Amino acid sequence: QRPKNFPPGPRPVPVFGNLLQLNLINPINDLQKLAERYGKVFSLYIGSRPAVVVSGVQAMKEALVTRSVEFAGRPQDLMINHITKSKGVILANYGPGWTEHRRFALMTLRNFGLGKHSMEERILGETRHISSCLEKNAGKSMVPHHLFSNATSDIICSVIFGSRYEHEDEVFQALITKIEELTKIANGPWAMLYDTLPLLRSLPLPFRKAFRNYNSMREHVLGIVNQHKTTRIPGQPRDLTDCYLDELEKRGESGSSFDESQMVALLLDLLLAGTDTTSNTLLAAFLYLMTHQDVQKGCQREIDAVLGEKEQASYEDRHRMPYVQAVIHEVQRVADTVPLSVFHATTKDTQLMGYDIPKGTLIIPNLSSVLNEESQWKFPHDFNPENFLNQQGEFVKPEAFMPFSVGPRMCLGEGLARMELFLILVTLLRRFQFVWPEDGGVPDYTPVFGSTQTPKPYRLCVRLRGTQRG
Ligand code: HEM
Repeated sequence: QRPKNFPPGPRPVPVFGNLLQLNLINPINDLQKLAERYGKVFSLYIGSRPAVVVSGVQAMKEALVTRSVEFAGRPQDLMINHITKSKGVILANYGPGWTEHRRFALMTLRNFGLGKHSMEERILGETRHISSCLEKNAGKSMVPHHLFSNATSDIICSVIFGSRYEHEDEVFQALITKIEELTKIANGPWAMLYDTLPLLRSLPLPFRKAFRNYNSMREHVLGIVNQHKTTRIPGQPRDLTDCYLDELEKRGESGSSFDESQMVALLLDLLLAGTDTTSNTLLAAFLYLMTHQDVQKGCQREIDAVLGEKEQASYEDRHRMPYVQAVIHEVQRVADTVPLSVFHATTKDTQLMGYDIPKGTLIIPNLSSVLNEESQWKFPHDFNPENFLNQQGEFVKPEAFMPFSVGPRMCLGEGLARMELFLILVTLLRRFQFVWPEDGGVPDYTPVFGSTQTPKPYRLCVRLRGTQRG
């Protein structure tokens, strides 16, 4: 029985709730159909736990913006909370610990953008590595997956740890493998069973590996932190780790939420959240650009005209590139990289679109439904940059563009991600022509579902353009 005035939804069965009625490999279509049947705010049972699914721009804004604080919590009793002890930012519940760490991370990312080793230089430096790898493969086809994930993890590593890692570095590769394994388990059926059937939790089942992996990731990061302690000069931070150590000293025993275990969790959060999201968006970008040559050529015309003889692109150039901006936003819309956001939870008894929702209810923001909402887009089901251009050819951003979510919990890496997407895409499109390989088969745009979606594996064929810059 649903509580009185709780959002409606399909009838659950004992133990599993509504899980058996969803295609768990990719539930997006099922969630869409349920929203058509029960409305933009409906409920589901995940095991015995009620969850409210929010779809469409209107309900999303009411929940995450108008009633921001009431919807800014995170669920606290899922497997992933037990693994991370809800430390750091991503999974921390709404409260002073989350506020302080979010503010610290945002401020530090911003400061590095303005400082001597500015974010732009870091990104352009990393793009040169991608360029030289593509150059070696000019005229051939290649699998681009690791090229982009190595670049985005290097960028975030250089911000948080001060150094990029050689891609062949064994310790670094082991860390990346552990992150990938952990994400797979946390998104998979064992995590679902752990969350649904608490009786199983103490048994030695495969989800134990996720706990072991997290602990060894922690050890690895702790090693880096300890190295920093021996080489740092207080007050002269080289990276986010140094900034945190400065902050720890400054705050002393003042009862703030800053401590070493929070620092390690924050560093892991940034590494986890900052790698696959951006690299999967880049993969989607090249999939669409290779198969829409007119769009690719449109970008190159604008890039060539705006950059002219300039040595390299700068982030400021985006203001003179409305078409490129529209293409990047359209890529983000169709890439739908984080389709169900990160789950939220209500922090107090509240209401949404006239329904009553008790404190502590799991909230699933279906961002995918907003990015594809028929009433919000000129071409909801096509890849078409016109979705972001007005009649004068100026760039416009509809309010339904929310791949980073909205409200107080919205992605804290948005600024970094947007800078990466712009600089990497502009630099590479200036230098290379990307072509769908002859033996590439029929392009398949259906993404592989996950907490972070990715295009199906594909090969990319690259040719040098006339210009040698970038
Ligand atoms: C295209 C790239 C990216 C996309 C699409 C994306 C999307 C998202 C989304 C949808 C959320 C959930 C927001 C919510 O709960 O309402 C999120 C949270 C978060 N993202 Fe990103 N993200 C991207 C890149 C990054 C990068 C580069 C970083 C690292 C600097 C990052 C760090 C975070 C963190 C720390 C959170 C948790 C925020 C909180 O709970 O307060 N993200 N992101």
